[in-house]
Formats: sequence, structure tokens, C-alpha cells
Amino acid sequence: MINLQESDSPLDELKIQLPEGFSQKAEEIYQVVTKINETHNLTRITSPEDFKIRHLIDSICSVAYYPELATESLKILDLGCGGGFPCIPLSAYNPQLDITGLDSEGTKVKCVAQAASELGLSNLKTIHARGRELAIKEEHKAQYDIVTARAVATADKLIKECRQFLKPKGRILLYKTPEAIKKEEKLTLREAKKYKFDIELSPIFTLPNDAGQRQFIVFHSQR
Ligand SMILES: C[S@@+](CC[C@H](N)C(=O)[O-])C[C@H]1O[C@@H](n2cnc3c(N)ncnc32)[C@H](O)[C@@H]1O
Repeated sequence: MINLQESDSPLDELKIQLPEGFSQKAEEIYQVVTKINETHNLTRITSPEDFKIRHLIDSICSVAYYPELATESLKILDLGCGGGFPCIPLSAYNPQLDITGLDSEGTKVKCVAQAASELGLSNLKTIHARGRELAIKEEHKAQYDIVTARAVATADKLIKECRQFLKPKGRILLYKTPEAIKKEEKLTLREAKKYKFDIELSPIFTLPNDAGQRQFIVFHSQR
């Protein structure tokens, strides 16, 4: 049992409310993903407590800083979704979100599609492709309100790869550590300026159980 609750740190500190039924859904996500993981090697994080903190809580903390993720019908592309993070928890958190999980590894995409089907997440679909290949296809160009990416690539590379997916005034929301943001700062500033993005940084927050610090960096398209 993972027993996800609002009193969990940092959900409590960030005042993240869990929608009705989400704790039960979180348990189902844990059961379904770890079952698929037994045959497909999606994640090394499998203990209930680690899964809760490093996958579930980490995925939904974005809601604290971008509350529209909890309430609006946004079209989101999760680039490099891997085993389904953050796209699976986010699609369960707000059924109004229309999320596409994208990954260049076909097996991972199939596993996320299977998990979405078993979990009844009809608002989550998947595509097997590289970001830069999909971004030039007419049906995906300028179609998304937000592109998310967690643990995929440096911010400068992701700006280049994600920018064509965005609708006017769209955003790229990256799940990062403060250390990575600092390390990537110079190239990030250069690419953000080149492609006309304003940068927003969230406050730094800490995950329990030595899971480390996190920070979001958001690129707002000026166009
Ligand atoms: C370290 S995993 C992270 C997966 C997931 N976002 C998470 O946080 O658990 C990085 C994933 O990004 C995918 N990936 C890397 N570059 C990509 C690209 N250009 N287009 C699509 N997927 C990509 C990889 O195949 C891999 O599954």
C-alpha cells in the first residue's frame, strides 16, 4: 500500500489538495505500473514509499505552482515520458487534461498505453517518436498549451526540441533539480533569448527520504 495523503510532505507544505478518489487511484497506478514493470523494466523505483515520493508526489507537485493544471482543459505533451511520469499521475489528477505521452522507445510507449487502458485514463494517449520528428508534422505543430519533460535532456536542447509544439503563448514546463538548472544556466539563457521565451523559476522544494531538491523551470513563449 502506498497510502498517499494530503498530509504527506511536500503535498502538505505546498498545500496541494488531492481530488476525491485520487488516493485510491494512486494505489492503482502503483499496482499497475509495478506489475508491467516486472516484465518490461520501466523503473528501478518499486518500493511503495519510494514510488509514492519519487514518481507520484514528484509528478503532481507542478500543480502547486501552476494550479491551472488542476482545473483547466489543457492540451499537454509529455516529452520523454518513459514509464509514464509525469503523464500518468497528471492525467489521473485532472481528467480534463488531454495528455499525450511521447517517447522514442516503443516498448515504453506501449507500456504507458497499457497502463492508461488498465487505469481507465481515457485522457492519456501515447505516441512513439522522437520529439524533433513529431514537431515538424502538421498535426502536432502549434497544438499544445504545455510541453512537460522530466529527466529527459538539458533545458537548451528541450527548448529547441519542444518549441514548435507550442500554441501561441504556450509553455515548456521542465521538472529539474536546482543544481541542474544552475549548471545549464548559460546555454539555457542563450536558447531562451534566441527563440523568444521568458523564463520563470519556481521556489525550490524538498522531497522526503533523501529524494533531494526539486525546482521547475518554465519557458513562456513570447509569440
Ligand atoms: C530518464 S528517462 C525519464 C522518463 C520519465 N520522464 C521519468 O521521469 O520517469 C528519459 C526518457 O526520455 C526519452 N527520450 C529522450 N530523448 C527523447 C526525444 N528526443 N524524444 C522522445 N523521447 C526521448 C527516453 O527514451 C527515455 O524514455
